[in-house]
Amino acid sequence: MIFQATEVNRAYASKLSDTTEVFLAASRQQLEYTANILSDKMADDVFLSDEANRLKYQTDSFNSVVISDASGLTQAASPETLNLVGKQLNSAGSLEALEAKRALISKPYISTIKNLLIFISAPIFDDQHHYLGFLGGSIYLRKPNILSKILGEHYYEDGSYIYVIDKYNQILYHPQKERIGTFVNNNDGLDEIISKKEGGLLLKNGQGIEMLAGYAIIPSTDWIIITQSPLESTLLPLTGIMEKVILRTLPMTLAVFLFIWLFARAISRPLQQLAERAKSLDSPTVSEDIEKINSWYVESLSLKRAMLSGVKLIHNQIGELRRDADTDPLTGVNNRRAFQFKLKQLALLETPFVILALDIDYFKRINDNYGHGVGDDVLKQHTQILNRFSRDGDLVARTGGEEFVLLLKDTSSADAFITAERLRSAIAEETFGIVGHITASIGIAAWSADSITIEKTLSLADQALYEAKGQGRNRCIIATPEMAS
Ligand SMILES: Nc1nc2c(ncn2[C@@H]2O[C@H](COP(=O)(O)OP(=O)(O)OP(=O)(O)O)[C@@H](O)[C@H]2O)c(=O)[nH]1
Repeated sequence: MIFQATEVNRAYASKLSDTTEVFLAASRQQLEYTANILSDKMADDVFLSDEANRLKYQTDSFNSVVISDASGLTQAASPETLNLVGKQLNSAGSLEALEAKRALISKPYISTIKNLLIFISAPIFDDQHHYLGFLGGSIYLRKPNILSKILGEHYYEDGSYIYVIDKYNQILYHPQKERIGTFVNNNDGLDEIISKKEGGLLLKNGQGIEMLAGYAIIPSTDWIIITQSPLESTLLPLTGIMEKVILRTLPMTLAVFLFIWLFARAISRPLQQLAERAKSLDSPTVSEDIEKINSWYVESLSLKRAMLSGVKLIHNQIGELRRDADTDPLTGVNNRRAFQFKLKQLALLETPFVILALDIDYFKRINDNYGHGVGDDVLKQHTQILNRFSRDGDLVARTGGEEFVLLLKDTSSADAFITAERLRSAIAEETFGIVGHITASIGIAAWSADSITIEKTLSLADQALYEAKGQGRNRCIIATPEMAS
């Protein structure tokens, strides 16, 4: 738009320059033609007066016309109201014409009768080329004149205007009449305008308003015609266009944003849910929770699958670690840790139980006599017997080297004693390879919610076992209250 407006102004300035040039050329021709006619009529006052009037009124080119003799004495003038006939002309234009004796267009100057004008003149010569005087037409710059007719009848509503300066920056035409005759200053584009013959540019005028200016020189006078329009008014339609564009595209823009937002949410949703689940990978339900997530696009599906297999791996490893942590590696039964955990569980549930604390008699001798490997085999075989005596809910544990525990749930001390005796007999009857027969001693202690603490029960079972050892081994002893003390 800026380029276009500047270009329009340039083309318009160029057109006006051509028009003004044509006018000036026509005016000069008119004057020169009449000056020729006057060469043998300088003594005919009536003829001179008629010619002055004809020039003044026939074409409207000049505000006034004068005919002077070679000494500067006015021979005829139009309009006659000027009262110049017979008077000596001493204005700048007249003196210049008298001195130059050739066709001239003067600089603007203030005339004898206080008009700011330019003076266009043609010399009058006789047949022998003797200088007889001049014929001149004035254009009153501050009054309605031919220039204002050519340049002035244009639109100014949007702040656009045209002005004309001469090569000395003096204003010859301006829509504000008071500025005619003054000099242009504070105009940052003027240097460029003066240095080129035609063009367009963005400049700040004297009031600091940004203007898009086009300019063109009038070759015969070096006057410059400048047409300019405010940048703001040029861009005003753009604001309207932008508003329309924004208003028209707003619903679409909003719809697009809404779609992007919903789409982004739909994309991020499964990722967020997966991230949330990743925080609780140890949860027993994590696999089912991950399965439920709607991974609707391929990348999130891959992520979901990767997480599921990761969770499976972790859970398997956790299970294995748990089993390892709770199991005695030699015999495969529970270790002391698992045994104690079971005790706590039963206590929490207030489930009564009986502990059979069992210790193989003289086990050291087996190791000593047959070696450690045989001792291990005995331990394993012995464990199998214990397992046979363990019902659902009961627990077999290896609590030390050759020490074991059989925990009997919901059992009375009497029943537990019977079981212990049968167990002891089973061990005694079993043949343990090259070792042959072995025996074991068993201490028995019962726990119920309303009785002693678990620690005390364990201690009593140990006491009873100690007692069984003390009484000669290969026997079962039920703990008595006295043992507690
Ligand atoms: N082979 C084998 N021996 C073990 C293991 N753990 C402990 N022992 C042995 O078991 C023996 C236990 O000996 P003691 O505590 O003196 O008991 P004991 O010889 O059975 O005598 P009493 O219990 O008094 O009848 C020690 O020699 C330990 O080295 C094991 O895992 N394998």
